[in-house]
Amino acid sequence: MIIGTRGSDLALAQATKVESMLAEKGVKTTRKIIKTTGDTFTDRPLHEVEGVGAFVRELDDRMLEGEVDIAVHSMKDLPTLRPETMSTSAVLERDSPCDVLLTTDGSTLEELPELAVIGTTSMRRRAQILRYRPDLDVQDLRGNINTRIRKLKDGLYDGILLAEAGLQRMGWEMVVQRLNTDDFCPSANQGTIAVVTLSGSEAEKATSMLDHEKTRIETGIERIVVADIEGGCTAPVGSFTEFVNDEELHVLAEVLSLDGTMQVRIDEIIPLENYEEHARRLAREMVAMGGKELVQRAVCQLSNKML
Ligand SMILES: NCc1[nH]cc(CCC(=O)O)c1CC(=O)O
Repeated sequence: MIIGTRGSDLALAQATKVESMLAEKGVKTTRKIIKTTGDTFTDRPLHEVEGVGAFVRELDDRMLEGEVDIAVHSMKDLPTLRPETMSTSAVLERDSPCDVLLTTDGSTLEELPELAVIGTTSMRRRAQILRYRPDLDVQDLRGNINTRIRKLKDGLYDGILLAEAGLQRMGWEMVVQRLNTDDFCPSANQGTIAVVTLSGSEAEKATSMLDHEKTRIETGIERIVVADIEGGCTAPVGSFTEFVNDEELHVLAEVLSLDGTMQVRIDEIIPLENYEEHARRLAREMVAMGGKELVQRAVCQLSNKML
């Protein structure tokens, strides 16, 4: 079976992980690297790259054309709406869902001086760090993980924000500050690898052995809760769910204004029983509290270059 993947180091590390998990189950695979729109326009801020799911669409197309059997994605990059003939055949057990702060001199978020320059392209990370430290200077930081770390080392920033899972998958052991999920609610599905196949295919059957049920439930809730307000993984929207015991889940979700001064937030323990119903109710509450308007305003502000 052919595994399709993007060519970035992070994508290759994720594909390698799935390849070795499949090899353990006796499934032989070969690899094919696919260039995507999201990889082509690395000089432009992510929100300017056309449409949501730029990293995913080309791989979907190659699969629909029969060129690849299995695609491996960071699940947080998978758009809410998926082609009907395609299946998320496996959700792997989640790695760290947290964001981390990397600084040039090892300062923590609390120790950074006023007006320290923080790099991130994510509207969510911008809003959350400004909520915590309104005096910081947040600047755009585009590029894959390697580029972003190089720009930090080049002295263009005092600190940058990244997903811890990305660093772990690259095998880099760096001194970082892990940010708590309460103040820095992660993006829906952060830290999770998804395996995609055609529905009803042999590949679907083979890869479904890798599915981790608890992670599938957690990530499913994260998606439902923000489904009605979502604007992609770069919108100022966080959604994080985790089991607190075998029967209950902690659901946290929020939308922020770009400057972090306004927020719509839910924070609730729900039962595993009927979890989808609870998640849909919470999604309606997010909308009723004005979450949609907050996202739309942030997206408008950014595209008008009001920053
Ligand atoms: N949007 C890019 C992206 N997609 C997935 C990851 C990291 C791995 C993950 O969250 O699963 C990253 C990098 C980052 O956010 O720093």
